[in-house]
Amino acid sequence: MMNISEEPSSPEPSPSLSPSPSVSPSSSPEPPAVAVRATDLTVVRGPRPVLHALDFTVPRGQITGLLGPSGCGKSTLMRAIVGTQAKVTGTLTVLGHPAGSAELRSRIGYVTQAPSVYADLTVRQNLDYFSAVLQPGRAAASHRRDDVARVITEVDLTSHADALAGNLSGGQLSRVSLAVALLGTPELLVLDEPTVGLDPVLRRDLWNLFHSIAAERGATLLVSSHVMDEAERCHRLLLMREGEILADDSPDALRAGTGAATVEDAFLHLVDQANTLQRSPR
Ligand SMILES: Nc1ncnc2c1ncn2[C@@H]1O[C@H](COP(=O)(O)OP(=O)(O)OP(=O)(O)O)[C@@H](O)[C@H]1O
Repeated sequence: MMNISEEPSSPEPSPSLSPSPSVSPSSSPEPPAVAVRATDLTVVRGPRPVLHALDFTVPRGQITGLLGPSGCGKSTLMRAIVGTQAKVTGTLTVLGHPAGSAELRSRIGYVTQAPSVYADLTVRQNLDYFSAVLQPGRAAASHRRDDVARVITEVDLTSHADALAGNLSGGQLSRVSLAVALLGTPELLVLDEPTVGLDPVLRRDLWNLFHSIAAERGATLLVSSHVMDEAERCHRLLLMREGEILADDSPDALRAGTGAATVEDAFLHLVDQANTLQRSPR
């Protein structure tokens, strides 16, 4: 099982954790500096394509922000990367394997937008449960105990470890979901809007945690947000709009390239540019 903090089941065809037959395997070995590579990545949801022939890479060991307005396709892209999205075509390589491969399950941590932990279990009981699913068997018991203690410390929930999840605040619950995703020390963390609804202090604390996870263990983080000020906290950005990638660059390069003072202004500049191109006769 992937370290997955999953939302309730979607009305779409049930997602498969095995490689989608329509996603071509990568033809050449992936350089170690690349965590995710997409070529001509297209996803159809319902009756229409929602991601349109995307080409991009996500570098290893860094925080890449996936930013764009509501409905532009951020969650869909993340679902494709973790292997839970149906109707994916093109090439999508994750940590050197086709997205959805069995080898990737223990190497990816995923937190969905509507994370679910069991409200009637304590923080530690939730983590014990998910840890037992990931690493079953008596032989792994002491490893599981250490792993659970480690993630509780990492997300700074030691003082709430024995509190019922149902009695926690929104920010504390987000951190429990993150702790689930951190079990087993995954190399790639895919976090879908992890800071939504949190106050500025909690948002800052979570971003500091993301940076320490990337710096201390060299993990790759892909973090979605529609709050543009969070873009400044990322090493790299994928700016999305209507199922397309408008820019794939560092925040500094984006600002410099567009002459904008902020990433938000750079994004608006790129949107205007794309609209003008769309309108101009061929
Ligand atoms: N289950 C579904 N069936 C059909 N279409 C869907 C489904 N879920 C999402 N879509 C469509 O796919 C597109 C991309 O949705 P997605 O959830 O990936 O966007 P998002 O950028 O993550 O949005 P948000 O920031 O609001 O979460 C949207 O146009 C949405 O209407």
